[in-house]
Parts: sequence; C-alpha cells; structure tokens
Amino acid sequence: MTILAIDQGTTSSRAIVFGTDLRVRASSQAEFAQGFPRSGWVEHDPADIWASTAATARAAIENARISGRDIAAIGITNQRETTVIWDRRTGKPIHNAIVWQDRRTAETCAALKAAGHEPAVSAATGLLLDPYFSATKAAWILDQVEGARTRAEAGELAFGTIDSFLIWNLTGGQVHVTDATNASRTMLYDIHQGVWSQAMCDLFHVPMAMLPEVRDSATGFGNTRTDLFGAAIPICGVAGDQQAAAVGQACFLPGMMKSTYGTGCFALLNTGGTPVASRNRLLTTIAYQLDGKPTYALEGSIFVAGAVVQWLRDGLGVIHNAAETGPLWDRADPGQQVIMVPAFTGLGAPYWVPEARGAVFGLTRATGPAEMARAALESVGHQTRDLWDAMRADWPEADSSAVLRVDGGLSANEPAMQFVADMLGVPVDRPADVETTARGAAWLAGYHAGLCPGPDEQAVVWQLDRRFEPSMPQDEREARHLRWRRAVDAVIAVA
Ligand SMILES: Nc1ncnc2c1ncn2[C@@H]1O[C@H](COP(=O)(O)OP(=O)(O)O)[C@@H](O)[C@H]1O
Ligand SMILES: O=P(O)(O)OC[C@H](O)CO
Repeated sequence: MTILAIDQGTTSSRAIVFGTDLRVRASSQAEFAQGFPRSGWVEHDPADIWASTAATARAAIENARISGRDIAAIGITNQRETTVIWDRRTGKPIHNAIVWQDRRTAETCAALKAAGHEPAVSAATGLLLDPYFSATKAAWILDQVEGARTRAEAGELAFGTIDSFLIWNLTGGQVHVTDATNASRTMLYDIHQGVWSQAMCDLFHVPMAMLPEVRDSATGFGNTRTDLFGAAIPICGVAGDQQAAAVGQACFLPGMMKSTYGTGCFALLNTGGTPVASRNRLLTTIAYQLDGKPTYALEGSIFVAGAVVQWLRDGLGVIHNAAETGPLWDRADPGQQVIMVPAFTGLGAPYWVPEARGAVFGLTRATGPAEMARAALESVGHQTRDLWDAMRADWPEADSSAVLRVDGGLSANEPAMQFVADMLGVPVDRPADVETTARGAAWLAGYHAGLCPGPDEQAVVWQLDRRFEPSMPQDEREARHLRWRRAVDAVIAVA
C-alpha cells in the first residue's frame, strides 16, 4: 500500500506518493499564478489551487504506476494563514484567497494594537497583531463583498485555511474541518483551551458560524469523492506546512528545532506539552496534536529567505538559476562585507515591522553580483541568528548542546548552511530526505491509518545527509552579527 501526500504551497502544488516506509515512490508538481492586484496585496485564485492540487495528485498516482485503490491514506499539508471564504451550497469562493504574505490589513492591525488589544490576542492565540494571520483577512472579505457578513452570520458561508478548502473539495462538500496546527494560525483559536475563541471572533468581527470543526493532526478527515481518484480514499493527516516539516524532521522531543528555507524561513522549536509565552516577539503555536494532546512550539517566521535568491534572478537578473549563488559566494570579495536586509514585505520575527522595506549597506565601486549574492545568502544566516537568540532567551532549555535541523530548497546551498552554523555557533544538520514537509504529512496519515510506527520509532529512521559545524571565531561571529543588527535598526528607522 502507499500514502499520498498533498503539499499545497505558496507558489506550487505538489503531490508525492510514499511507500509505507516513507520512501518517495513518485511525485508531481505544478506552479500556479500569483496575483498582485495592488502594492502589498497577494492573492491566489482558489480554482487554481484546487485544479493544480487535483491534477498533481492524479499525475503522482500515474507516475507511481498505481491506482487510487493502492492508496491507503492521504495526508495534506498546506501554506498556512491563507484565507478562503466559500458558499456552502455551491462550493464557490466569494473572493480570491488572500495569501499569508498580503499586507492589506496592516492598518486594521495597527489600530487594534494602538487600542491595546495585542496582549489579549497573544494570551489567547499565541500570535501577534500582524496582517500575516487569517482573522483580519477573513474580516476584510466579509466587509468588501456585498452581503457577505449577513450570509456568514446565517451560516451560509464557510471560512477555511487551504487545508479546509481542499478537504471540502476532496470530499465533495461533505466535510468542513481543519486541524489544530492550521487553526492555531488564524488568530481566532484559543491554543490553551483548544476551541475557537468567542472573544477573538468578536474582536475581529468573524462570525463563529463560518468556522470549521477543529480536529487532531492525525485522525479521520473524511473520504475523497470516488470519481476523483477511482476510490474513496480516507484523508488521515493534516498539518500546516511548517508544522509538517517539524514532524518530517522528527522534532518530537522538547528542545528539537528545525528551520525550513523555502520562499520564507520558518524555525520551530518544540517546547513539549506546555505553551511557552514569548517575551521576544516569537509566536507560540501548535506543532502537532495527537490523541487530543497538543504539542507546542515557539516559532520564528521570516518572510524572505529563498525569495531573495529569486529576486537576484528575476529582479536584478544577476543569476539565471538559484544554484549559481553557491559558486558566486566563493568568488565574492570577503573584505567587502556587504549587508543586505531583504525586508521586501516588511520584517517578520522578531521585529514585526510591516512597513519596513529592504536595503543594502556597504556598497563600493567594486561591489558586483558575487558580493550581492553573498550578502543575500548571508541575510538568511543573520535572520536565523535573530530567531535563535530570541528562542534561547524565551526558552533557556534550548542550550548550547542544541542542533538545528534544516530543509527546504535553499538548504541545498552549502555556503549558506555553513554560514547559518557560523552565525548560530551550533551544528546544522541537513537530512538525506529533503521532502520533509510532505513526509511529515505522509507520516501523520500513515500513523493514523496504522501503517507507520509511532513518534519514537519514527525519530530513529531520520537520516543525516551532512552536518555543518561552526568554524567562525566567536569574536568575528559577534562583530558581524552586530553590524547586521545595526543595519536592521537603520531599516526600521526609515520605515
Ligand atoms: N541551490 C540553491 N541556492 C539558493 N537558493 C536556492 C537553491 N535552490 C533553491 N533555492 C531557493 O529555494 C526556494 C525554493 O524552495 P522550496 O522549498 O521549493 O520553497 P517553497 O515551498 O516556499 O516554494 C526558492 O526561493 C529558491 O530561490
Ligand atoms: O508555502 P510555503 O512553503 O512558502 O510556506 C508558507 C508558510 O506556511 C506561511 O506561514
């Protein structure tokens, strides 16, 4: 038997067929259009999301030379926070999906912050008042689409993050659910009580009648329509993509930490069964929920990591593909120490300044593509160090014996990963299996279906590809990171 993992990401949809040993059997991937209707706005057409998901799932099944009847369980993992509202009767979305990167509700968040609401929001949801999360996005749609609020209150409309929207479509409109990890990104969910928060729904003007039922990350989420894949396949695992990566990296013990370098960078530190309230502007979130028990994490979210490499390619045109940044790093003049702060869509953790924009410091006439590429990659290491410092301050148990597990497209870049190790002063481990996000979703589904072993055994099969040991002298590490902090201060000062 096999397990199908659906990984619906920000720029592409992927489907991967795993054996029950969690080895990849076949996969398929399709990019879809990004909508930028105004500066700071980012939208997806939900029809594209659904069509690319269904098409890649079918293609992966075909590539594996199996049929839907050979799939014992489906696991879903998804871009988080992105918000869809649809009509329960027709299944039709009433607006494009508002993507996690979208900043259109920045003013709403600023006003709520100024009115003193942030402590209550953080206490209930573990999050900060930022446009990143779903609540203000949902309210924006209800305010803009005529009649939507009344219909939502009457229970005619459904709200969902992408997992909910996919499950709704996969089950033919039968099931309106989400899992605890996705719920914990909405800013409407009480992560301590494990229920939707009436106080948050009131504050953000989101009617409770439109919210999905919240379930464990490994449980039954309904069966697929038989006409989709030729069989009614049970959906047994769901988690937001960053949480699924933590699961795929087998970060099952308190103190274990992973960092995923895709478009952005998201670091999660497992803090066990007790939520840790951050004093350093990190997020408290649910890492996974098994058998009704949430495991919590501290999360640092950086909006631009791999995206800075895309900008070198598409914006500056100094590279043709991402992998060229490795050799360019080697050619860069190390004496120049150019600093790039890639705050293209504001600064995320631990600064949270939505108005900030990017800057490059230390340019000379001798600065060329190599120095720019190196500065871009170094920004990833500096940002990870910022998160690391915040995590150690919030949770001193994250001591010097710690290791950072990395994954995501940019983790293929050797000098960048070496620089992360140098900035943190701890080893950085890259696993042999880089499909960690999909693997996490597959494990959740396989675990519930009785096909995969429990967390302890699963942790043992995690395999190392390469360990990056820190080699930069301590005084150099601290001096270089101090210059970065000053550059960030300057970016914030002009925001
Ligand atoms: N060798 C590389 N060096 C630097 N960046 C890379 C490399 N390979 C991929 N990337 C970057 O990684 C990102 C893609 O990673 P991926 O995990 O697929 O992201 P996502 O799931 O967010 O789309 C891109 O932004 C790309 O620029
Ligand atoms: O789709 P990704 O990999 O860019 O991940 C997006 C995150 O889930 C946003 O919180």
